[in-house]
Amino acid sequence: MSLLALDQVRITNNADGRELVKGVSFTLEPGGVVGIVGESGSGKTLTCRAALGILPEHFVVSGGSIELDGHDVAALTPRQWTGLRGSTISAVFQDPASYLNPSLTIGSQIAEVAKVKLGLRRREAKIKTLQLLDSVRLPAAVFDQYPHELSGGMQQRSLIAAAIAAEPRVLIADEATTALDVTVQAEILDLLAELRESTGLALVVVSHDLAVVARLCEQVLVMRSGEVVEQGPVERILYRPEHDYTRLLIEEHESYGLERYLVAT
Ligand SMILES: Nc1ncnc2c1ncn2[C@@H]1O[C@H](COP(=O)(O)OP(=O)(O)OP(=O)(O)O)[C@@H](O)[C@H]1O
Repeated sequence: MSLLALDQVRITNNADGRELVKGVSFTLEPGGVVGIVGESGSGKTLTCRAALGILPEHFVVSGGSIELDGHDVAALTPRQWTGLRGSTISAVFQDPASYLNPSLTIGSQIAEVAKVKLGLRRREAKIKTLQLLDSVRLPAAVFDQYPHELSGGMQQRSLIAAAIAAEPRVLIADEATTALDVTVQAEILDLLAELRESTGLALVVVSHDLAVVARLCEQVLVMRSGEVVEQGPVERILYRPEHDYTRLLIEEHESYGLERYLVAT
């Protein structure tokens, strides 16, 4: 059984009747990585939000099905969703600063997730948080620091620590490295790859940047205007693209060389 399975998912904005996602399918196994690439507005984020049960108001899954760890998500009550979110599926997004509370220390924000989701007491939650900081390669001193004292890359590492605090099996990284400079971007992508290897975490990596997706993913979906124009193993998509739009995405990177796509092996 797949951890996450989307089958012909369609998403409609009921406020105006527009269908914005028109049939997305993929499956994710434990430790697997699926990438979704495409231009702004192509439906990548809505697809992820549907899998997280957090579609914006008026938006509905109007076709197909989503199964999360064996549950048909359409049948979940809000209470069941709350139970699964964080502990089965979790996410990190672009612009880490906006997800951190500026008036609370990093440690207390991560520890709060451990307390609420794992039912840990204060002392246990602190120990767990220090372990999490270590696993995202942040020094223990970050525990007592405030968000504004950290760089963008460190803020994103803190959010990854919070996102994995309740030991989810799937992590969605939606443009999680977009706001960061290229070196830090690569460090965060390597961190996600490490977490995947050490914990079996499955990843959905969303980016408008094919290089980001290619660095981590085995399977790639190329989306345009709500449709999947091409889907397959990353090497096939990179070296033998079948769709003109995919070729265009690849050409955008030509000046950097194709090797930028692939992790140094
Ligand atoms: N809250 C919302 N209200 C109205 N329209 C929305 C909302 N969220 C998304 N949309 C529309 O849905 C379509 C798909 O958006 P989505 O955010 O999924 O695209 P995306 O591929 O993730 O793009 P980006 O990279 O810019 O986030 C777009 O046309 C967008 O305008």
